[in-house]
Amino acid sequence: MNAISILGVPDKPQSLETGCHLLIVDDEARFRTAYKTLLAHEQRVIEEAENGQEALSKLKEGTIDLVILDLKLPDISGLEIMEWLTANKINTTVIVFSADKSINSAIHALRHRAFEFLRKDCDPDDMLLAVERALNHRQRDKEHASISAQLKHSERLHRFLVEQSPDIIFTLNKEGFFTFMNGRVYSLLGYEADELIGKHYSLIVDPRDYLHVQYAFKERRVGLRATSNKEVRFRVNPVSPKASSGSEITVILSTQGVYEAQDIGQTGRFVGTAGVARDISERKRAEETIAFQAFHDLLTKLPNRNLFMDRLEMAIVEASRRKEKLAVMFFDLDRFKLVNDTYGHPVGDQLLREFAARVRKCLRNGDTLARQGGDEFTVLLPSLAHRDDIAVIAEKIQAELHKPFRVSDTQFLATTSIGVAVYPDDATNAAELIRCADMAMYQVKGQGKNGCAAFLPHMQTSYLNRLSIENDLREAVKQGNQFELYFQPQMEALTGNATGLEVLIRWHHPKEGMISPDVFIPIAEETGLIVAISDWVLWKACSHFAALSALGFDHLRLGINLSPREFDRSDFLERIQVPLEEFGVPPQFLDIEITESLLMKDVESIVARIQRLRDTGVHISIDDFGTRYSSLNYLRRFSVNRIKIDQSFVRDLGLSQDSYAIIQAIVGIAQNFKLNVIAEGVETAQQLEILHQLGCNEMQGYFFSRPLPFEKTVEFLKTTPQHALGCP
Ligand SMILES: Nc1nc2c(ncn2[C@@H]2O[C@@H]3COP(=O)(O)O[C@H]4[C@@H](O)[C@H](n5cnc6c(=O)[nH]c(N)nc65)O[C@@H]4COP(=O)(O)O[C@H]3[C@H]2O)c(=O)[nH]1
Repeated sequence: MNAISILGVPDKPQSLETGCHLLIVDDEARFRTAYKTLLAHEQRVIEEAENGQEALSKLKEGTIDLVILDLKLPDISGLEIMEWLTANKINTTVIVFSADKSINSAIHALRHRAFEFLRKDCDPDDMLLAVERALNHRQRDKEHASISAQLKHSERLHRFLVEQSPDIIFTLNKEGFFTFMNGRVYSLLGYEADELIGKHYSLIVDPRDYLHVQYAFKERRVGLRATSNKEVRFRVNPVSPKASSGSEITVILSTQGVYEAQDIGQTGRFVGTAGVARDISERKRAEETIAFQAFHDLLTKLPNRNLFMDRLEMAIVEASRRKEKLAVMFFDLDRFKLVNDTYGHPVGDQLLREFAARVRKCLRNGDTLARQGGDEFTVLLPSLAHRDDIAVIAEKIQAELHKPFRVSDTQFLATTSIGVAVYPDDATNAAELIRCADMAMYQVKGQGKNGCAAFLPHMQTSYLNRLSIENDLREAVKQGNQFELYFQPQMEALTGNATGLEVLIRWHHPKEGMISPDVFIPIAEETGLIVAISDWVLWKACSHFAALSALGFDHLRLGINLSPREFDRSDFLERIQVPLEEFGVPPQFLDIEITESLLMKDVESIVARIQRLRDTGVHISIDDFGTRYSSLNYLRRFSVNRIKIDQSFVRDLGLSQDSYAIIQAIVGIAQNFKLNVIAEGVETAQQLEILHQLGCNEMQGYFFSRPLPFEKTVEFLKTTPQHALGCP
């Protein structure tokens, strides 16, 4: 055989030829013609060149697939042409045919990357076969190059997709060490991808899930049986900034085995595991919140009504089995609505949170504290040795609440009304038990709040009454004739003269008789009926003032209670001024009594409204002074005229040193701020005496007179020395 094959391809190659461009380079025309004829084929274009220069100019175009090149040319040698092709990166296959028979020239040609070397006197079939091999080889090369390009493109695409993926994508070797990790791992776990290569997967798996997921990370199965959608917690790199937003993420993990590529139909050697982990932390948190929300109160994080009910039902079953007692306590924060209305909901919310935390502190682990809604809480004491234990717990809670709460730089003294019901004494099912505790709690509220009461059967009736009061109050406001004003004289202790009258509303309920304002005013405030009631009080009081003036009592101030809610109304000033003008009441004879809580609100609009009210000449007193708040800053901010010492301090005078000291301090504050001071709830001569000694001369209380209806008030006034002496 004369042909020397470089690739050792079979002698008789199968033709893959599609449209080829050939060039025959020889200085002898007879050879060119002979080979052109020999190689002629419908798929081929065959050109000729008789010297090196002509050949180069044709090759320059880069369209020649195969050149049949004589080494010996008149101008430049065939070897130089091959060097030129290499230098110019022209991809043309060269078959050298030469008259030189030496092995050296063949070696030279092959070193210059000739595809084959043929002698000029070779068998024409050898030439045919060599050309066919060269063209086939070239065709395969082209296909290979195209496949390589496609592979490169596809790899680039996959790399892009893997890097851009929102999921962590990784591969592990069969020992469980990372061999690949995409860049997403940085934003999710705070590790650089390279940092993890060569590390064991356990580095990123939360130890709590380690046993649970080790099969997934050594997964050998592929296809449908492989691990999919397994929920796993991954650990965040503890030293990365990412760790500040959480120490773990939850992912859904899918893995499958990776095997060495083998012929189709055969499985190769297991080389490791590939996996995808999708971050579902956000979804998980949302799910947990929804699940938590169903059974907890989001503000205090305490169990809610549903969970409490569930636990109570279980506790009842358990108590009945063991023949034990259990207790339910129902809590309501006294005057909480006032805090919300006065300071706004964020402060109210914070107070509820702190209240819940304090009560929780007083309970044992097995007890359940739940929020029923608003300012209502319940406690389940699941196993009760003695009924007396409840009182101990209630006292502990109340003692804890005695310490002031500090919310947004404001101190609050919170008191609570507690009702208690015991299984099986008061009720045998959960709903009934809660209702009994609720009724007992209302009983405490009705009796002046801040206390604890155990359920008693008669409470059933008063509870039902309370519910109907709201409806009856609406009716009373509509009709207007069930209310009456009473007046309690305010006296100058030294002279016994009346200086003013506190106006106190009474409600004559058609069936229940007289209902105390302590009972219906809070309901009126809750329902908004207070606005209509206050209007009625203002008009009626002004008309009584006119009547009193006509009788010669034209020097008496009228003290009127206004609920804090009314200060929020935009027509607040007109509502006060109109009745004053209508009945010719000089504004300085109207004394609006407001609670400290309103002044503490310190909202610009309230400040402005109170100031405008003062500008009209109306007087302002602070009612129940000293009972709730310790800050006195507001006294500087508001130009009030008087402070009223709360009756709780007066009541304790002579009994407690504390009250004495408090009243002494209040009188001192009043003098400091140049304010008038009046003590309410004076019932005894001893109290009068001490108050007098402390520098408080204006007083009000049963010692002088109870609140009286209008006619009786006139009679009383007529007995005062001032009037008796004939000086109104
Ligand atoms: N134990 C004792 N009590 C005394 C003595 N002197 C007076 N009191 C009572 O103490 C309460 C004083 O009124 P308050 O602190 O403003 O407390 C008032 C006030 O906050 C509210 N209120 C009464 N009338 C109105 C009104 O027209 N509008 C508003 N918004 N609230 C009113 O209802 C509360 C209760 O009013 P009342 O039942 O009339 O109760 C009155 C009065 O009867 C005493 O020496 N000893």
